Amino acid sequence: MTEYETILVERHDRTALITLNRPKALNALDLTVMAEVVDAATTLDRDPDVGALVITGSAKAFAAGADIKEMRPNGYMDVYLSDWFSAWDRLGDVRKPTIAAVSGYALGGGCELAMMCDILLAADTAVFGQPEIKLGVIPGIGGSQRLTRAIGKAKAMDLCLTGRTMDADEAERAGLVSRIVPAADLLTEALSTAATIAGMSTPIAMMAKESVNRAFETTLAEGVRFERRLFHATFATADQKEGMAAFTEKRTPSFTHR
Ligand SMILES: CC(C)=CC(=O)SCCNC(=O)CCNC(=O)[C@H](O)C(C)(C)COP(=O)(O)OP(=O)(O)OC[C@H]1O[C@@H](n2cnc3c(N)ncnc32)[C@H](O)[C@@H]1OP(=O)(O)O
Repeated sequence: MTEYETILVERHDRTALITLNRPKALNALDLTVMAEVVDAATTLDRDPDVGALVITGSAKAFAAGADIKEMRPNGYMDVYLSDWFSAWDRLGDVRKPTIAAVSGYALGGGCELAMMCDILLAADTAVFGQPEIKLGVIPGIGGSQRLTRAIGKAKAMDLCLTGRTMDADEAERAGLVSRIVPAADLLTEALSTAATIAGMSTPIAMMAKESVNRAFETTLAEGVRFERRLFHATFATADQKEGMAAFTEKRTPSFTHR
């Protein structure tokens, strides 16, 4: 795997861990971090030996946002012509399941990065927010869209317009967070969740992810039809044969990811 400057990448059994590693800047997401996270995630996504990815930060900060000092000198033409932040969209194209393990600050782009993942595990120390308005800008990595879909207009407006933060409990009650765990257990829990998912059939997990995500893009009738077609497609896989045979024979399935 490539050596990176601002992230660490570790392989575990059928899972991979990407750790943001700019501790002095509280993992502020500059253009290098963006390029490296996207490169690592897309490379791991193509790797047949990886079934799930975890993205994490430090105990103090998952990420304190996009890098304000890097953004500051830019003018409209700079950000428009370079389509600033658009590279993050490639993370949304990752087809394998992704887990954000969030401890400490997940603000602005940090919250947006966590929301781009499929499962969001929060330490009890996690703090979420979209404080861009305090800097005279608005979210730019999908925050106003994903936050609103996750927690609804009332709370999303509150967070985006006041810039206030919410703690892990509020985020879980609002539906942003899949689960809260004690900070000391966060990584173990995230890796164990990734291992559980990676132990399933990877193509079937990819189909489940694609089907859930379709709910955000289409009508209920179209979404149900899409799900039904993918469900039919699962019967073309070796893993459907194995999964149902294993249940009938009262044994653990041994998936081949085909
Ligand atoms: C514009 C779009 C689309 C997206 C964005 O994400 S904008 C950024 C949104 N995030 C924020 O506004 C949060 C900014 N950070 C803070 O408010 C604070 O750092 C804190 C509340 C998260 C933590 O405060 P604390 O006092 O514990 O730590 P600091 O001394 O403030 O920070 C340590 C160190 O990190 C640098 N830092 C923190 N956040 C960023 C950032 N987003 N961009 C660049 N640098 C950041 C901070 O400047 C300091 O470094 P120096 O001591 O070298 O100044």
